[in-house]
Amino acid sequence: MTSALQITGGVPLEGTIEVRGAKNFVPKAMVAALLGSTPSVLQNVPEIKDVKVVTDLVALHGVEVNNDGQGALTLDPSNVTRARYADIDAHAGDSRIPILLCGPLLHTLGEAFIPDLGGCKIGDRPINYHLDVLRNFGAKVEKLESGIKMSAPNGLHGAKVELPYPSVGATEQVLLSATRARGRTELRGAATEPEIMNLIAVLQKMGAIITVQTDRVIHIEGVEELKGYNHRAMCDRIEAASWGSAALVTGGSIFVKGATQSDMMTFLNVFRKTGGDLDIRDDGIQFSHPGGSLNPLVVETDVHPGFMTDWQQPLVVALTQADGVSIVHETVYENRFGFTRALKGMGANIQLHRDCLGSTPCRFGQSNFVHSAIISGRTPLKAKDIHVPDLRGGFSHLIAALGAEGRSKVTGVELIQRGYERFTSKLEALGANFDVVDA
Ligand SMILES: CC(=O)N[C@H]1[C@@H](OP(=O)(O)OP(=O)(O)OC[C@H]2O[C@@H](n3ccc(=O)[nH]c3=O)[C@H](O)[C@@H]2O)O[C@H](CO)[C@@H](O)[C@@H]1O
Ligand SMILES: C=C(OP(=O)(O)O)C(=O)O
Repeated sequence: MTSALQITGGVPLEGTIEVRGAKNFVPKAMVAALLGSTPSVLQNVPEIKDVKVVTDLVALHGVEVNNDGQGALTLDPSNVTRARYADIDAHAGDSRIPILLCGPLLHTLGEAFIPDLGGCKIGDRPINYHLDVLRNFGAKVEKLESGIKMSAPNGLHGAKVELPYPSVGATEQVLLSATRARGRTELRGAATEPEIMNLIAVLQKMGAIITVQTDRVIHIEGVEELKGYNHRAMCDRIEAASWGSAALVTGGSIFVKGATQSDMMTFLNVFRKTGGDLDIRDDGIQFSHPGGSLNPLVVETDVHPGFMTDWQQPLVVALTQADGVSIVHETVYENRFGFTRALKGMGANIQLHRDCLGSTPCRFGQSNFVHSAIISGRTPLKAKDIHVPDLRGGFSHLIAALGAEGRSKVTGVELIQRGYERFTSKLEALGANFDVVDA
């Protein structure tokens, strides 16, 4: 879709929508299927761009992927026979997933080639931890102009690894590389996000032996062979929270079918503290604006079990509608407030700061990054033409336009399809007033 949305704001979003498998889990489970000797079945798979990109990527390497059109993917890795260099660039798309193919491809083929990575432009996003991890396991890493070439003619072996920061991707890199490596791996400083625990569950179903300790330490005993898995993907807790914030911004009430309390506890606490109403049920969560005013908040993003950085942008829009001064300290990415420029243009009062405006000084305080925000509310939002900068920033612009007085044109909306399944159908179901127009 190269189109734009023309949104007339001011209509409270009301109704029910369903959220399926998580963007930040499904592609990784698809990569894990490469480690198996038999086909895997992944259920609850959403129709989003990142799934399409990874489908093309694994298919390029010989995995036969069958989508039943109802959310079940079968991935058969029995014909993965050679590393691909040509064409792979075109298949990398906007996603950062290609770097996670390294371990499985090195195990299966002894070599791998990784093109330049995509993903949201929210900081530098280096891959030094990934490369150090792979080198630790015995991979030879060669940087070329077109990407990174890796080889491990004698296979990968277990290693002791300590991450300088609990990186989600680097933890997944260790898991996907160590499960079939020779010997034992000890990972210190691991990330423990629910998406990672779900990946560990998939690997355990495949035959891996992984022990998670309480202090960010994970032990993996390498096994020679893994089989395929059958798994239902966890619900996308970022999408669910985004719709929760949309209910606050528009003064509406949204039942998010599939939303899972245990994965969203930190968000639910923050939602309630700002004055939102919750009805937490077995089959989903109702997020409502109770009427009256919202409370300002002090929020610090952090690794799990902290407040997710990917929840931050839609929440900031909601905080523009709270009565008083809110502070948001972003400690995961150094450059994740770019989206606030458009909000200011819509009337929001947001000041950005280089200091750590939170209880915990973070890595970015000394290095001069703009990574804290003071939001003074309540400020009515007025319509504006906006271009989507990245996935979560884009969704936050969308809900700002939905909460604003007047008509906004939002361009670049195809980026939102990276992580929000059929979002225009969902907006329609919630009663939003918009038209799809030419960009
Ligand atoms: C596809 C996917 O799952 N994306 C999620 C994943 O991204 P991703 O796995 O890329 O994020 P990381 O957890 O790795 O990044 C966290 C921090 O570590 C730094 N870092 C990371 C790797 C590295 O080699 N060197 C390095 O310095 C990053 O720049 C960042 O400051 O986790 C992030 C943090 O929850 C989420 O915002 C992303 O939505
Ligand atoms: C930053 C995100 O994703 P990615 O790592 O895929 O760019 C996100 O989902 O908000």
